This record gives sequence, C-alpha cells and structure tokens, in this order.
Amino acid sequence: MTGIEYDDFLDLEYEPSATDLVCEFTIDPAAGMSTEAAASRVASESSNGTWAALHVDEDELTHLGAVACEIDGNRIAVAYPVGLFEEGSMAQILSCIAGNIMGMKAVDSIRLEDCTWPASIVDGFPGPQFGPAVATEKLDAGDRPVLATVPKPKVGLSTSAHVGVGEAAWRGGIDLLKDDENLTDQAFNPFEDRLAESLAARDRVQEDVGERKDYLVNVTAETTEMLERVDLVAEHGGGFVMVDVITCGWAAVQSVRERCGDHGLAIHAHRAMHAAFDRTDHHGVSMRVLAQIARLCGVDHIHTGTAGLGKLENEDTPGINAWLAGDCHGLTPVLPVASGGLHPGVVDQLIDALGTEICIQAGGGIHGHPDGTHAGAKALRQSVEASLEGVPLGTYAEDHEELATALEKWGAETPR
Ligand SMILES: O=C(O)[C@H](O)COP(=O)(O)O
Ligand SMILES: [Mg+2]
Repeated sequence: MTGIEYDDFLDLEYEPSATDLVCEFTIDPAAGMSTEAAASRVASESSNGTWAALHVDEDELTHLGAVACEIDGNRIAVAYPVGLFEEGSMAQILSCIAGNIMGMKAVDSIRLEDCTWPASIVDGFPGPQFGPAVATEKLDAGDRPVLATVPKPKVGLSTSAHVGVGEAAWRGGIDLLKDDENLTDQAFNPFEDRLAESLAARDRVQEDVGERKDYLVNVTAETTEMLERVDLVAEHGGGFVMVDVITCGWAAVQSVRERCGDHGLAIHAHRAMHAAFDRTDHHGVSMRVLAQIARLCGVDHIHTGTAGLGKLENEDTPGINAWLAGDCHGLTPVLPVASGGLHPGVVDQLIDALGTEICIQAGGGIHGHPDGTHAGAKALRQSVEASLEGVPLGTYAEDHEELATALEKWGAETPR
C-alpha cells in the first residue's frame, strides 16, 4: 500500500520535465492556511488527490500527482505529468487545471494566469489552419491590418438591411463583414437567408472593386446544428465561419475545427463571456490562457482586446498577441482581433501598440459616421493608410474628407 497525502504534492526542489504541463496561478490562501499548504491542495485537487489521505495498492496505481514546484509570494507554479491528460481533449485538461480548484475552500481566490504547453500535449491538437495568412490567402489585405465590421444594431436588422450594410462597408474598403455575437438564426434574420444573400453580395462587390472580400457568419449553436451550419457555409462558397467560442465550449470548437479543416474554412473566434473568467485580477482564468486554448483548438482569429483604446476592459493585449504570434511547438499562429469601441481616430495609436499583423474590427466606429456606413468604412481604411505611411491622421484628413468627418466627430477619444 502507498499513502497519498497533501505533502506529496509540494516539492519546491522539483524541476519540471520537458513533458510536464506547467501552470502558473495567483492564489489567496484561506485564513490560517500557509501558501505552501494551499499550493499543495491546489496541486492535489487538480490532479489525483482529495481532501482525505488515501491508501492505495501500489500495483494498481499510475502516479499522476501534480507538483507545486514554485512559490513566489502569491504566485505559484504547478507541474502536471502528461499522463494525467487525455490526448486532444481540451475539456479534460480544463477539468484538471481549472476545475474544482476554482471553488475550493483552501483558497479565497485563485486565478490561472499562464501555461507552458509541452509538445507532448500540443501535438494532440490541430492548431489553426491559416492564422495571419488569411490576409493574403483568403483576402487581398497584403501587409496591412485586415479590416472587419459588424453591422449595428447588433440584432434586429432584417436580412436585406444587414446585407445592405455589409455591401456598403465592403465597397468602402472593409475586407470582412462580421455577424455580432448574439446574431445567429432568429426570425428577423434567418441564418441561411443571411448567408446566401451576403455571399451573393460579396461576389458582386468583389467583381466590381477587384478585391477579395468575405463574411464571418456566426454559426454558433448546439454542436450538431453548428456543424450543419459549417457545411452550409462551405456549400454557399464562404471562406470563414465565426464561433462564440466561450459560450459554446471548447469541445464544440474542436468539432468545428475538424469540420472546417475538411472544408478549408477559417475560424473567427468571438470571446463573448470571457470576462466572466478573466475580468478580476485575482480569480478565474486569464485571457492569456483562454487565447492559448483557442490556438491549440485551432481558431484562426481571436479577439484579444484593444490595448486599452476601446470600450471594453482588457488585460495585456500586446503580451497575449505576442504569445499568439510566437512559437508553440510548430503550431500556426493566430491573427489577433482588436475590437470593441474602435474608430478611425484611434487607429494610429492601435497600430503603434499592436503592430500591423492584426485584424481591426469597428462596428459603431463605421456605422456611426455622420455620413453613414460607406463613408465610415472609407474613413477607417484612410486612417490605416495614414498610419502605415507615417502621416499624422489630421494631416491625412486634409485631403480625405471621410476621415476628416470621423476625426471631427470622435477625435482621438477612447469611448466608454
Ligand atoms: O462583436 C464585436 O466585436 C463588437 O460588437 C464590436 O462592436 P463596436 O465596434 O461597435 O464596439
Ligand atoms: Mg459584438
């Protein structure tokens, strides 16, 4: 017989092996509990331990205990042996590293901050098909940021009105029409009608303007239904789907990725509900980790915030984007999407903060232009051109009237 107790899960001398998954947490131990005691409970509950000491037949046991191997103030590192995990199942990984421990009494709060993913786990996941290469493989954006827009109001527009907004935006210089996160298949704008009419409009615009355009249609639904919608996108000749990855769940995202792989469709990941996990700095799961998970599961784009220049709270956008662009055992990078309260007057600051390998998405910042969507789209494209040429927006606006009107309306203000 062998014993399993909390002490078995703490070893500050332990050096993680190359195959371990190492997770960093910020923890706030419960009153009267040392950080060491809380850390060992985190490692125990998230791997193979429980609250009681156990006695198990050694011959019947594979040793899969995690090790709390580093403590630095309230920041701890836990190393998980790869055998703990089922290959290619993000749901199972999260049931370990972000499961019961999120609610255990041994900690008043706990936040999963960062993961170092070993090849032994990454190899079980497909990663993205295209990532930033959508700019040239599916669109004609070249080296500039990819530009997207979401019609507003976010729901309620009829199919023809929604398509009309998209057409005006494409003609004004936007690459991608995007559905909003809560537009799926409602009576006022049914999925299949919207899909067919939008892609027909896309084809007309492409023909007229000589630039490839596409449509991020929101396929989010129950998984079987979602896969049928993915098939419909392929049948109608679309190049992308959009998925609300947090609300529909990672197992569903994995299914969508597989089906999109069959069709060569890129996946635009909207992160609605992420803030339920990442908004506070002491509890939950960081956006950094959510973005890592999204890359492993294989999305091509994901919203990562606006470096403080938009309407939503967000954590370290440049740091997350750098991770999405960096090496991860050969996975294709992900194109980060800056979205939420952006308008032409902040594009120069946005590109300064995040570089050009991004997608810039503006809804209100295009359709709220005093001269309408077409002018708003032109203004956004002009602000990108000015920023890439290193010309101050005000100077560029002297002979670009749409940009001038946008600057008059919004200046360089960040909305709230
Ligand atoms: O889905 C999104 O990204 C938001 O709806 C962005 O809209 P906004 O540009 O109007 O803030
Ligand atoms: Mg939205």
